[in-house]
Amino acid sequence: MTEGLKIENVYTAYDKADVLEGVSLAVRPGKITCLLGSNGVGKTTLIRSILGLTVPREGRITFNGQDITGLSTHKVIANGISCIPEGRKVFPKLTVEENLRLGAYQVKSDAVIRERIEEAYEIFPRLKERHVQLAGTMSGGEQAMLSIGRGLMSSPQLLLIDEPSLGLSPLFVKENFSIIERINERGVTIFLVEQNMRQTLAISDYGYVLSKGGVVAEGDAKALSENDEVHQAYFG
Ligand SMILES: Nc1ncnc2c1ncn2[C@@H]1O[C@H](COP(=O)(O)OP(=O)(O)OP(=O)(O)O)[C@@H](O)[C@H]1O
Repeated sequence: MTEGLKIENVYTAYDKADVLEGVSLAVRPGKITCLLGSNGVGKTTLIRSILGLTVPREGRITFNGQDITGLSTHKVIANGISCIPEGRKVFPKLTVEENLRLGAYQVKSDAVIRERIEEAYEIFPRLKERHVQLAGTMSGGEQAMLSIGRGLMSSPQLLLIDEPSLGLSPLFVKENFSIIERINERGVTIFLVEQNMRQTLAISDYGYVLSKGGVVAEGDAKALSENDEVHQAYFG
């Protein structure tokens, strides 16, 4: 199978120490795939490797059959991959709409940008209500919505989402996860990186567990969520 995202035996290091030590996994088109792991095991490093921000020293990353290992970030994005970074990271001094526009920086046509802004407003009516507000003055939950909206502005096939539950109240986590499901239902493939095992598996199709640089367990989300051994060993 060449469709979707494939990570094959990836080693990524900062300075000399390997953080990822031979990671392999697959993100199937149209599905929600999650990567679970506790603090510091290398989840963000894998996202950085996919985006070409930290180039793997060994291994291969392909997207729809094309080798994207080490491509520059803007080329990875031009291939249909987008990312919602950890901590949401909106531009606080820009308005909601200006933040959204930045997500479409590779799109030349203003009509297309307008259309995508309207789509984002359809998913997040709250952003429409607040389109002229400075992003930095919005609540954490609203900034999370904006960050997802901005990630959709490039009309990605595959959305990488780094710890969307981090620092959000349980209510917003629930809302955020149901938004992720809705985005997936609109045809966007999702790769969700999280520490929150139960809630993440509840919306995922397939999951991987990362520990100390390597994948230590994988399976259908339902089977993984019922696997007490995995839960105890890596999240207990
Ligand atoms: N830019 C960097 N330079 C050097 N070391 C880094 C860098 N980024 C991360 N690391 C180290 O790599 C290891 C893995 O970090 P990473 O952020 O990938 O983990 P994570 O699983 O995403 O953790 P968290 O849940 O805390 O975000 C950590 O030991 C971290 O200190």
